Amino acid sequence: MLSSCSTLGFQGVVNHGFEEEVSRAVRLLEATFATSSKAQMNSWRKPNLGYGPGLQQPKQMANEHYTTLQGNYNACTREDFIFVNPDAAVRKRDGDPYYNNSAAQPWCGDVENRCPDAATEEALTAYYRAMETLSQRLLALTGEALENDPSLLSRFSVRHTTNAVAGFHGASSAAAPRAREMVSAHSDTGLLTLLAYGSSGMRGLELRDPSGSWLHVEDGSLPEGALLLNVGDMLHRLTNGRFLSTPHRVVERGGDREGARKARMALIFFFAPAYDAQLEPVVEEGGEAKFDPVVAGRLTHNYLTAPAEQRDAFDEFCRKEGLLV
Ligand SMILES: O=C(O)CCC(=O)C(=O)O
Ligand SMILES: [Fe+2]
Repeated sequence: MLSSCSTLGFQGVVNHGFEEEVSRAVRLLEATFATSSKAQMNSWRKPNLGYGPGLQQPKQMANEHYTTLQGNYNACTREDFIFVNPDAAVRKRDGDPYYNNSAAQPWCGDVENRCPDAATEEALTAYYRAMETLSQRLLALTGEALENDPSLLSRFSVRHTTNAVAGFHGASSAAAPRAREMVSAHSDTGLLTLLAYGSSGMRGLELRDPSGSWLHVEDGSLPEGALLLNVGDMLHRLTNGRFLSTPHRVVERGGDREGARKARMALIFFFAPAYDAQLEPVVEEGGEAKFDPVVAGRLTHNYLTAPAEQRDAFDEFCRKEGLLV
């Protein structure tokens, strides 16, 4: 883990024990995208305000130039289905102040999941819990790798604000004449990201290695059932730059021989801490901090795409609480 996260920032996760939960969620979502009308998809859509942009239509991202450490998402031509922590809605209804804080709109404004049917909701809940457990284990491994202390980073999984996103690029019968960017170069904003792919695999994903060249990921790069892990900006900061938050993008490089492009789906777990968690780098012995402390919420997708008044309210909350921004 130490070597792959500090040289490329991407690695496969094999034998994680959640193969069933992952493949069930992937199969159901892939079928949903393939068989549902746009009107149906929109009925399960989360509003633009609240939990992320929801189903993105081409050009919808035009005003969303939001920056990550390594790029931005100014192009993202996929449809998304977003699923949030199933506990959040329950806790919010029960009056938990963390979820009812008016400064927490970008994360907790809309925490009710909307699913196509009960089977999908059940599968996504199982998938979410599985990835939550796996992320916590990976965080413990990171603590062990850094300071021989599995609990070093465990506080960052408390009341986390993880979005699980199914990103779907529809099939096309026309051959793409030249390379077409489907998700522009960016790094992920959270701690770590776990990706599972649908039946078309991970082809199209490209990673920029530290020498600056783009590596094209081919199908078959990972064993059956493996997940792809990539380090996000927050873990990059927390490890004082030791773990790399590597720029990556999705590019279509022409269809197959007949010119058709198959649909492509990635099911992505963007593991991110509580909005009010303070991130401070763990500095190696004899080293110097390369990053200032910052409140986690400021770096998340939810904050970066929220309306200005919501961002102001959160910044004001941070000032009052003495959180660093
Ligand atoms: O679809 C993929 O392979 C990667 C998508 C991605 O990088 C992202 O959504 O952050
Ligand atoms: Fe990404």
